[in-house]
Amino acid sequence: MIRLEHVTKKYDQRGRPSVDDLTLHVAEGTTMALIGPSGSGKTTVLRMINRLIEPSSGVIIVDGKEIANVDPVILRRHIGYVIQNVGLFPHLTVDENIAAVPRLLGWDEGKIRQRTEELLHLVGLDAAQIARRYPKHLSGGQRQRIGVARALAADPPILLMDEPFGAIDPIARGRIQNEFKEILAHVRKTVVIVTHDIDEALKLGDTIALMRDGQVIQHDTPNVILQQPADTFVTDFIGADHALRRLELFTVSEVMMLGEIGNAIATISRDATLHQALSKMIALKIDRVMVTDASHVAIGTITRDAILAI
Ligand SMILES: Nc1ncnc2c1ncn2[C@@H]1O[C@H](COP(=O)(O)OP(=O)(O)OP(=O)(O)O)[C@@H](O)[C@H]1O
Repeated sequence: MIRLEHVTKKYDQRGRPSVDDLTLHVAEGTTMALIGPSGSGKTTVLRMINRLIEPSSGVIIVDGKEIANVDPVILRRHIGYVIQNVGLFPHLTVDENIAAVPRLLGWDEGKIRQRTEELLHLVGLDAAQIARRYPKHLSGGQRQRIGVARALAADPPILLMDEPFGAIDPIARGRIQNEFKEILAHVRKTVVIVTHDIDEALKLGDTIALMRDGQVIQHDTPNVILQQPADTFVTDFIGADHALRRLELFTVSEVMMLGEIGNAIATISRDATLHQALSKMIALKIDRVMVTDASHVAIGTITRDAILAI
């Protein structure tokens, strides 16, 4: 759990605060995406949580403890940190990079080796192929995965990520976002992820906090942000197609009528999004499709009206 209470950060005593009386709560085991224009204070918020930056005033509580009273080195051992371009140690191999924090913590070598292999597998890399390479011999996407593996190495309860996938090309980024979501489903962490990308925020965030001028304008679930944007700033930020984006948050199985197998002329998987279902209906000029399960067996129907009613 992370809680900020009336936190202000002024880099310059005479200037405007970069973070302005901010109160924010990230519930245990959830992911909050922090999004907003350049200079709105996102990175400052993130770095105050692991004490790379000290607030000018206010209180930050991590796992029930006020962090001003926790030794920063001890605090950071409980907080994984992933940044853009990763910051891997160039003179260490992949496995040595991942092992850095466990070694600091005095783990024995057998346990470290086992953990390194497990993490490489978790982030979708082949240990036999990659463990002994140096960072400069990896692709950008591979480096980013190693960055995530390294942050998870000592199993910290909290993960802070500053535009972790920003430097990766859009196709690889989509894939790595999906994989990261999958990883989070297995390892329960409290995560704050800073991003410029609304699609990334919608995909990864259990909640999204939109920042402007050092303040949070709205902090809600993706569904509420898309359905009830707090003001025109939020509306502009989420884009004109926000009604359609909302349909990406739900799957067919959540809206379909189970057991009702009519004579629809097309089928769709129950795991497809409502956006995909509606696209199919529009393309085929029909108002219902048959829903199938993983074995392609028809299990029900979904109608255009049910989608539009959501
Ligand atoms: N070390 C510093 N000294 C002085 N001002 C700073 C410092 N770091 C950040 N700022 C200022 O604080 C404000 C917020 O910066 P911050 O990096 O937190 O924003 P951001 O939302 O993360 O931006 P971006 O999306 O561009 O990374 C900006 O006006 C920035 O110029």
